[in-house]
Amino acid sequence: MTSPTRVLVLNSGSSSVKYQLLDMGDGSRLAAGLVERIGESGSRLVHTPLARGGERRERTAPMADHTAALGAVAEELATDGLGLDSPDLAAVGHRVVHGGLRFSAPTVVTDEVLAEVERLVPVAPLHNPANITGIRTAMALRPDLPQVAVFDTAFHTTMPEYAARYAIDVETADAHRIRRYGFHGTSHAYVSRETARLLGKDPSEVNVIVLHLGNGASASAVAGGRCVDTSMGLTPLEGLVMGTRSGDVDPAVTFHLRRVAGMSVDEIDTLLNKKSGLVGLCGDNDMREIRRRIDEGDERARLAFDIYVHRLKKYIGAYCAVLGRVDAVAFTAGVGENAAPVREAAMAGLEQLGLAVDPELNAVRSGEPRLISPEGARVAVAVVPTDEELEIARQTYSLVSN
Ligand SMILES: Nc1ncnc2c1ncn2[C@@H]1O[C@H](COP(=O)(O)OP(=O)(O)O)[C@@H](O)[C@H]1O
Ligand SMILES: CC(=O)OP(=O)(O)O
Ligand SMILES: [Mg+2]
Repeated sequence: MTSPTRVLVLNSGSSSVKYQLLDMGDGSRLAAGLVERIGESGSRLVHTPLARGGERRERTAPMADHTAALGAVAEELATDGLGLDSPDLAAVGHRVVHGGLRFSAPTVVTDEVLAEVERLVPVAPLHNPANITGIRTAMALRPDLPQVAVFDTAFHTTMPEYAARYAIDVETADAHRIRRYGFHGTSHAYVSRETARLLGKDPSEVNVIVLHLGNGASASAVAGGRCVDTSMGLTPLEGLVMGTRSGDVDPAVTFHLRRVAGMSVDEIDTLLNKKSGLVGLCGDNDMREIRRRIDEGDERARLAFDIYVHRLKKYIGAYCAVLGRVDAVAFTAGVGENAAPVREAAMAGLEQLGLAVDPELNAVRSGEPRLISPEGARVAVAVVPTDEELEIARQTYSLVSN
């Protein structure tokens, strides 16, 4: 009998689940889908069977939690004869956002691993609980199958101590494991490698700044394939301006909100994580909507955009300094891949750093990795679509097939 080669990947977010079924034997994608607005009114599942040219299917039944959503995903897969009971499945790969210091590589989930992921819930409250539900649901359906955790933090464990430590009292920091962990690592790893490939180079030869701009957003400095700095910290709140998160603020803002504005710690947490960023600045977190409003002359949308881009520029400048020599800047994720005006504005005025975009190349819409810098530019500027699911499947399969 040949060994099973299929991997189901679950990428559970705070209110969504993205999933893909891949065959690592022949590299084919058999199914892909997304459940959105879990726990809100109007939950929606979109399922696309890719193997036999099947039709895209949609469900709009309410899904109260991740358990309900994953049940619906399992049903859709079963409808195509691709259910979790299939003997062709080699493993389920799970995105786990926070792995703390302990996990620097993909790991087969045991009770003990789950307990550690659970312990880290306070530092990834929007993400780790959803990841745990995904793992438990898949385990209940297929207790015999390896469940593999692929951690967002893993790629960043190579950061030097001087980039990972906050300048706070060492004993206090160590007692509470307070340090910069970084997130979106699976994407930063994949995109930095794909960028090297686009340049026709080995990852060990190039220094890349990766800008992962999705709903959550982070930047990283990758030197010769290793992460040397990243913008997220103890939690995914630090760094860039995001859809609903503030990114960097003076920590004293929180004391002020507590002491002077009389807010509770939970209220401040919600404010900074869910009511800030683009949504807090202008009421919208979708870059498409913000661009539409700007085109209509909306001043609040314009200011939100300018704040977003200003922060992005500061990190680009900082990582040019951190890396010394930069070979490429790569834009990725929903905003990075699709929003040409963000790319243009982020690169504007950075000619001294060797950075520029060619307006015609920047306007091209494509799902392929591509250069957008002018011909002969000193630094390549690229759009490199991320594929966290493929990267999770690769890491999962390489662990269980060895
Ligand atoms: N065509 C587009 N133009 C501009 N922005 C877009 C476009 N498509 C998606 N986006 C942005 O991408 C975001 C989602 O990015 P994504 O990487 O899917 O995020 P996440 O994985 O965090 O849910 C949306 O909120 C929106 O701001
Ligand atoms: C870690 C993180 O911010 O993830 P996401 O962008 O999926 O919210
Ligand atoms: Mg994402």
